[in-house]
Amino acid sequence: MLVIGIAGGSGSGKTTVAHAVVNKLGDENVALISQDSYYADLSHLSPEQKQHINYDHPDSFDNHLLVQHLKSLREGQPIEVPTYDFSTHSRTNKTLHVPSKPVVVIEGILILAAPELRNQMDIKVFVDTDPDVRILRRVMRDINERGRTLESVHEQYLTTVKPMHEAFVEPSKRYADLIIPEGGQNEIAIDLLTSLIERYI
Ligand SMILES: Nc1ncnc2c1ncn2[C@@H]1O[C@H](COP(=O)(O)OP(=O)(O)O)[C@@H](O)[C@H]1O
Ligand SMILES: Nc1ccn([C@@H]2O[C@H](COP(=O)(O)O)[C@@H](O)[C@H]2O)c(=O)n1
Repeated sequence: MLVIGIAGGSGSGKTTVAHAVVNKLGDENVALISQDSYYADLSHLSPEQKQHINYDHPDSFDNHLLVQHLKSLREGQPIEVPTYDFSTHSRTNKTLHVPSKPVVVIEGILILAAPELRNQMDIKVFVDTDPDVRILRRVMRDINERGRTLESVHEQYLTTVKPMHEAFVEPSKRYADLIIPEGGQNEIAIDLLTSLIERYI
């Protein structure tokens, strides 16, 4: 099994690149896992408390479960991926059944910041997009898809997203084998990445 990690700041285009890879290689060959699905379960907290959590710190994720899941996939076992609801900041009671496939793509803001995850990866990618473009995309997406207000996106960006990006996400770029500028529209980089993966499958 080949494991590809796709990291990058929020709104950089990681998910778009990951979907482009799956589309080119076929979903019979590639399992796609988002680190967002492994946000720690905070159902014991009140809605008010959940709004003020730092979701951009490495400790916000249950990486232990993600590593266990990668090991299961490597052994040919299917996994049950948690599903996460951004509008309530909670895990739902549903899971997604993911069978083992020849290639696994994991995408997430902090997957290269965690050594236990990096050690599982064969190819490490960082999607590098300017902060102004990322925040504009995030504003649109968080309001349209994640149940947020402009004020909440503004406050969260300045209090946690930006400082954590600078402290943890950006420095993790040094671990990347491949840096993709501008993400999802970079056809040449996506073709190069898929050709590289095809050599292994
Ligand atoms: N190259 C692009 N041009 C315009 N919009 C884009 C581009 N890449 C991604 N987007 C949009 O920006 C938002 C964030 O992209 P996404 O791939 O989900 O980023 P990430 O997973 O890094 O947060 C989405 O709404 C997506 O449709
Ligand atoms: N309850 C939550 C959990 C996470 N976030 C934000 O999601 C961002 C990561 O997702 P991307 O798809 O943008 O990579 C991260 O920056 C968290 O701030 C949230 O807002 N609420």
